[in-house]
Amino acid sequence: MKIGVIGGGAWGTALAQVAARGGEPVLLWAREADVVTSINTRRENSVFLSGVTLPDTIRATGVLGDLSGCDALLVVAPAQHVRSVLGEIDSGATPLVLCAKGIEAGTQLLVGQVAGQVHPQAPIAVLSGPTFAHEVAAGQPTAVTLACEDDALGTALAERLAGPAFRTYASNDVIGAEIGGAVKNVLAIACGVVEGAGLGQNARAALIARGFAEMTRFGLARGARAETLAGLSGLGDLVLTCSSTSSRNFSLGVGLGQGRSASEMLADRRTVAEGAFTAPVLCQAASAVGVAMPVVDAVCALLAGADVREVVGALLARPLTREA
Ligand SMILES: NC(=O)C1=CN([C@@H]2O[C@H](COP(=O)(O)OP(=O)(O)OC[C@H]3O[C@@H](n4cnc5c(N)ncnc54)[C@H](OP(=O)(O)O)[C@@H]3O)[C@@H](O)[C@H]2O)C=CC1
Ligand SMILES: O=C(CO)COP(=O)(O)O
Repeated sequence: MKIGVIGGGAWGTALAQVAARGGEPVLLWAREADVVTSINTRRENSVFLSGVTLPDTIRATGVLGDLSGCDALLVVAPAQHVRSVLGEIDSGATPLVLCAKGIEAGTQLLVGQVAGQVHPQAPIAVLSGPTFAHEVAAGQPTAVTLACEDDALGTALAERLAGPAFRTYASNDVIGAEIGGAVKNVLAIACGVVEGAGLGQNARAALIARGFAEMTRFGLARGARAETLAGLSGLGDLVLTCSSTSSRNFSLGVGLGQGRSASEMLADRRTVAEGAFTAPVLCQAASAVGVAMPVVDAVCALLAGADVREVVGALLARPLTREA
């Protein structure tokens, strides 16, 4: 199975390396010429994953049409760009494996649903889980959910991508696998705020637990299965991203907690902090299905410039309720 990768960021590059481990050729599309040149001439993505030597079997291209001979495409462009990038490729019925984590602004669709709209004939799969790109690239043990409604295709993809240190667990809950990854990015911002504002480890643990309750309520309302949300792509990724400054979302939250503005921090970055884009659309999507997500609402307020102490005070002052 020849794998193509759409997206030359840290995760697209690390996944290309995963797919190339058995010695098979992998073609990676990157939007920017400096990424293509860096991979093809220096065997390194010095822009987004510096210090990792890539095998000769990975070739980069700036032409999306070059991916048309691939048997499956890993879609690793940031969530808000998935529609436009997929709209430029004529991949017919080639399976699409969505690896971005987010909800599209405007439509409130998960990226797998966006891909299904753009390429209705393509089988859709989702790869998600606790996966910092630099650890995967270093060959450190990692486990992911590979979800696909077609069990045979899901198993084939899971087997194709699995490696000695990259364990894939098959599932057919595509929506559940996507919701965990999208929601945890927003909750990681909240945990970063706790760190940046020095609010303590009790508060962070409480946010992880209450955030997971929000993820579960929202996920169930959107058709996810509870066991998927409690698995690698949900709780697993929530715990990872809420506890490490390696997370771009967590570090954005740290800055917010220290009183910096979101727009100032996002303007300084070439890398993506998906939670900043998912948060406002998640607030709307939650309200559309009648689900309360107070932690997510608080993150939206903070991203819009609200004062940290006031937002935390308001969260704590809500009427006492039963734990559910
Ligand atoms: N990094 C990680 O550890 C993980 C990331 N993910 C997810 O993978 C997705 C990609 O993240 P990641 O690889 O880290 O990204 P990076 O932050 O490393 O890089 C940014 C990426 O965004 C691309 N990009 C920026 N603007 C556009 C645009 N207008 N159209 C298309 N592409 C654009 C860049 O393309 P170009 O190369 O051309 O500059 C580059 O590939 C995100 O949804 C993220 O949540 C999931 C798991 C782990
Ligand atoms: O999704 C990730 C780990 O699973 C990466 O998290 P960040 O995007 O917050 O760095």
